[in-house]
Amino acid sequence: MPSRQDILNAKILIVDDSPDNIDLMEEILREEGYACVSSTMEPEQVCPLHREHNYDLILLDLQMPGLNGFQVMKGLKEIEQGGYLPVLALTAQPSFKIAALEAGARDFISKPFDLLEVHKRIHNMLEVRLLYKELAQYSKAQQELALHDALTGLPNRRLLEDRIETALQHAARSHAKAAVMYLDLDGFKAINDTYGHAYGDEILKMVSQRLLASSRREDTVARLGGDEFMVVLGEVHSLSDALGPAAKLVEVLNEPFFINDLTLRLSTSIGISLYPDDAESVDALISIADYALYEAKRSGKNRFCTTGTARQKTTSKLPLPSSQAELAPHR
Ligand SMILES: Nc1nc2c(ncn2[C@@H]2O[C@H](COP(=O)(O)OP(=O)(O)OP(=O)(O)O)[C@@H](O)[C@H]2O)c(=O)[nH]1
Repeated sequence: MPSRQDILNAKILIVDDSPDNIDLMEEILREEGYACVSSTMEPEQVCPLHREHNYDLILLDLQMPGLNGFQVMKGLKEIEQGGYLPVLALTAQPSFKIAALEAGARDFISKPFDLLEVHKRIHNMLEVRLLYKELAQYSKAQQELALHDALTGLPNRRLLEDRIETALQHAARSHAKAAVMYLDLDGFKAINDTYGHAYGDEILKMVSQRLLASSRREDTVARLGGDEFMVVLGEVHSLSDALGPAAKLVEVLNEPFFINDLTLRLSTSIGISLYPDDAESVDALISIADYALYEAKRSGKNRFCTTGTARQKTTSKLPLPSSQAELAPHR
C-alpha cells in the first residue's frame, strides 16, 4: 500500500488553458504538501510530456482551444496501452462528466472547485495509481524470476527454448543457420564434494560470467540446470562458424578459477547441433546437441563434438552423406 509520503511525492501534471485555473490548482496542491507538480497550457504537449515523465496523475481540463481533453485522452491511451490512464478530468459542464469517464478518465472534478472534494479525489486516485504501479512492477519481477535461473541470473530452459525458436525464425528468414551448443562441465561433482556446495555455486556463477564475456551480445547463454549450460549462436553461415566459438569456450573454461585462496580447475565438454542441417525444431536440435555432448564426454572430455551421426541415430534411418557420417571430436 503506498504511504502518505509516496502519494505526496507522486508526479502530477495540470493541463488547463487558463493561467488562473493553473495557479489555483497549483496552490491547492502545494498547500496540501504535493511536491512534484508541474503544468502546461498546451494540450498538444501532454502526450510528449507523459512519455518523458510518466505522470501518476494528469489533471486535465476538457474544454481547451485546439486539442480538447477528449482528444488528449485518446493520445494518452496509446501510451498507456493496457495500463491505467491516470487522468482526472476537470470540467464545468455537468454533461461532460459521463463522457469523460467513458473516454477513459478515472474520475472527474467539477469546476468551480470544492476544496474538500478536490483533495479526496486526488488522494484516492493517486492511491490506486501507485498501487497499480506496484502491482505491475511485482508482476514483471515475477515474470523475470520465472524465466531466469536464480543462481546465475541467466535465462532458464523456458526462456532458452523461446530464444532458440526466435533464432531459428531469423535464420530461416535470412537463409542463414543457427548453432546450438550444449555444455556440461567436467569433474564438477568433485569440486562440490571436495570444497563444498558454496564453492560449486561460486564456480557456476564464474562460468556464467565467462560464457557471457566470450559470447556476442546477440547470442543466448542459458543455464539448463546443474552444471549444464547452453549457448545459441544466431546467423552462422556454416558449421565452421560455430567451431571457433566452441573452441574459445573450451579454452576459457580451462582457465583457473580463483576463489578465496584456492585455485580450482575444471574443463567442459560441448555438443553442437546446426539448424537447419541437423534438425529444424528446437527439441530436436537440443537432443542432437545432447547426443554430440555425450560423444564429447565419451571420447575424453575437455573438447567439443559436432553432430554427424547423431542426426542419423536420433531422427532417421537414412544413411548420411559420407562427409557427415562420423561424429567429429575436437580439442
Ligand atoms: N554447487 C552446486 N552444485 C550443483 C547444482 N546443481 C547441481 N549440482 C551438482 O552438480 C553435479 C553435476 O553432476 P555431474 O555432471 O554428473 O558431475 P561431473 O563431475 O561434472 O560429471 P562429468 O560431467 O561426467 O564430468 C552434481 O553433483 C549435482 O549435485 C547447484 O546449483 N550448485
